[in-house]
Amino acid sequence: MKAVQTKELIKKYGRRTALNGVSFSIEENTITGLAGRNGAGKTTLLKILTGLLKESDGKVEVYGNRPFNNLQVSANSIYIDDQMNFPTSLTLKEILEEGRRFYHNWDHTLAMNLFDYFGFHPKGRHNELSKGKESTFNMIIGLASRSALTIFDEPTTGMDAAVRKDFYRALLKDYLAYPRTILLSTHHLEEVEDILEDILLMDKGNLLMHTSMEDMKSYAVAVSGRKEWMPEWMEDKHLLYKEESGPYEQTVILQNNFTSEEKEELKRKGVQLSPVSASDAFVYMTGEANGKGGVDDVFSGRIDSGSD
Ligand SMILES: Nc1ncnc2c1ncn2[C@@H]1O[C@H](COP(=O)(O)OP(=O)(O)OP(=O)(O)O)[C@@H](O)[C@H]1O
Repeated sequence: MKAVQTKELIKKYGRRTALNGVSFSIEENTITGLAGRNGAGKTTLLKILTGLLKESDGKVEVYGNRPFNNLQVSANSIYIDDQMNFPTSLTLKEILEEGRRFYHNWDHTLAMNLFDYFGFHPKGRHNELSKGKESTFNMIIGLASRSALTIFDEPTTGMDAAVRKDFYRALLKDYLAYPRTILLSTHHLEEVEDILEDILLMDKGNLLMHTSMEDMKSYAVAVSGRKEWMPEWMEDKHLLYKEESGPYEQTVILQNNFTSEEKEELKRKGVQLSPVSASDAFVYMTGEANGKGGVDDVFSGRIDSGSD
């Protein structure tokens, strides 16, 4: 069964288009990452899926229901981000008690064990937690709720490296023991690539790619060598990024769809092919779309600031 299905999904904020006709579907009981640069539309998409925002146009369904204002969807989904607010009158322990009352799959033993492990004080208050501790507490709610659709929007904001590692490990362990549909947005693909099954890549309101993490890991290849060694047919390959390293040498990042004959020819000519990690491929894929080079351009005066 499809847990999530969207077709030509559009969201506009006034005249600004945040989602520009996004279509995809997610199978039930999978763990999917959502990556994209700042402003790509990730939060907008995730909030629409949990019914917190209303779509402007197109179709969106969560377990066959339109999420907006839908009690069925809100009872079976949870959205965790770093803006969560809880009544200041409640202690942390009382907030977890409330979670137990609201979420029908809630695992209170898991919640309390994680609460103790991460060293929370039962009488602590949410508004008094540090940024990283707040994210850790929110993550406990997200895991313990065991919601059929569990959404984490940049869940590790402020967490230190050790806590992030613990979180991903806890997420994977609990997901394997209690499969559910998990969507996780992140800017740190390198940290989560080993726990994700699939990945959605967004750029400027568009879905660039929806693929398995395995395919993403081999999606791109770096081709380096002297310019005159590069065969003409390489111009027909999908270029993701190009870097001149001096007057004679260059490295190009291309989509990795070379035939074995093509690879042989490159090897014969002395051209080097090297793997590109999933997170680097993502940076290359979304970087060029800016129409600018890297930040180096700022320092070499190549970006026109518009202020003469
Ligand atoms: N409430 C709002 N009113 C107007 N524009 C908004 C609003 N929320 C988001 N936007 C715009 O919609 C676009 C997508 O924003 P969104 O927050 O969904 O991106 P994001 O991928 O989650 O970004 P980030 O990684 O920075 O959190 C951006 O251009 C943003 O400025």
